[in-house]
Amino acid sequence: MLSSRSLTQTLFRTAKASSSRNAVFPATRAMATVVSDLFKPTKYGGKYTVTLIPGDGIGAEVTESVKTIFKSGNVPVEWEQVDVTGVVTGNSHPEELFRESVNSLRRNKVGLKGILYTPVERSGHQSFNVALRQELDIYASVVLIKNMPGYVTRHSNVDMCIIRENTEGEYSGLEHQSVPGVVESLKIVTRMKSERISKFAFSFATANQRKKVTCIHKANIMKLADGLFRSTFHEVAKAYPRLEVNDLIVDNASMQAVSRPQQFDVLVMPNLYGSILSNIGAALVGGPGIIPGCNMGREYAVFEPGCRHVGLDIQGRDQANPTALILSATMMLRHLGLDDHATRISQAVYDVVADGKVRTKDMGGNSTTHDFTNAVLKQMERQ
Ligand SMILES: NC(=O)C1=CN([C@@H]2O[C@H](COP(=O)(O)OP(=O)(O)OC[C@H]3O[C@@H](n4cnc5c(N)ncnc54)[C@H](O)[C@@H]3O)[C@@H](O)[C@H]2O)C=CC1
Ligand SMILES: O=C(O)CCC(=O)C(=O)O
Repeated sequence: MLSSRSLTQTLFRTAKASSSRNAVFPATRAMATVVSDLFKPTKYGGKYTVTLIPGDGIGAEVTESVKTIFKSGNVPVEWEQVDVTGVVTGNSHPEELFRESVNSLRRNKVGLKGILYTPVERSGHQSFNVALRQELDIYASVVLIKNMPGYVTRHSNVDMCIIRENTEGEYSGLEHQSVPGVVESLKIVTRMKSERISKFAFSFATANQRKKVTCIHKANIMKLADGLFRSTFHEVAKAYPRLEVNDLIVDNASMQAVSRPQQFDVLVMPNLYGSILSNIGAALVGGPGIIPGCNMGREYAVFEPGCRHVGLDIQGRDQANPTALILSATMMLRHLGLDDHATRISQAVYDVVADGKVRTKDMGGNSTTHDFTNAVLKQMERQ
């Protein structure tokens, strides 16, 4: 099960420990069930207030699924919903709602998010997804790639965790046209951010009893940028002698991922490689509809589907697979210390998938988003 090994309640402590200089995470598994001092989510009247950003495309439908499940399971979470969108029409001013969503997250410290559309054609339109991660410095993206019991795909025994630097690299957004026909696009790699994401990966591996951490890079070509990422990784690795360590060039890693994914455990990498390998990983175990993820920083945590797909093509058709968002939401519950609720919901999702009678189109079935949600609710009642 996704929840059995990579427990997200350890993630915050990992983020905190990894950020502080010289922090070495304890060798034993750390089970911080409730986050501590610096990171206090708001709890009023016994409920947590969580910022909810449904996002574009299939966001509204999969969010409705999570809301229904939480309500029926009496989960003590109050949503503060902000309908920010990246779809710009006429005179709309999406920046105002974007600011509202950032302010809400600053207040509540925890969020659940769908994906915001970023038009490829519109120049000057900043990605709200990226801006949010940069503004809140939620620097570590964690994506869990694991087979779901009972759902047979090309590969079995896949269990890897992709840890991706979320705030710099190829996503710096620094591009300009020097002269017509010549564009420079800057990839930023800093020692500080390479060090903290490496520490996060090692801390995460230690806390979750993983065995190996692999650094993914392209240091044969980007000798300075990826060279710095790679050498910093190996420097940090010295503090974790119990873990096996190696590094791989991203092209080779992509090939290895599709031919022999079982060799991977925890992988750490710059931003763009993380996006590509998360998508490859998703395809290995069942697609973007089932992969959960989160973005962690020292102060904030935002949970969102690991592959970050908008799904505009199936918007409004009741076709989307809500599993990725539901499982991201259960990661959030663990982060809040609500483990019983998390286990009840995630177990119901696994049971429905394993049973195989109710599956959405992406998983080879013809059930709707509503059918799947109802099946999860029924399964929760049976437990
Ligand atoms: N286009 C955009 O605005 C954004 C793109 N991205 C990045 O670009 C990559 C590609 O994005 P797009 O081309 O927009 O992909 P997309 O949103 O078109 O998704 C690709 C395919 O997967 C299907 N799919 C995704 N989630 C699903 C679900 N839950 N249930 C059933 N089917 C599902 C979609 O219907 C679509 O056919 C993403 O992996 C992401 O990393 C990230 C954020 C925004
Ligand atoms: O296109 C975007 O808005 C952001 C892209 C993103 O989140 C990703 O590629 O992982």
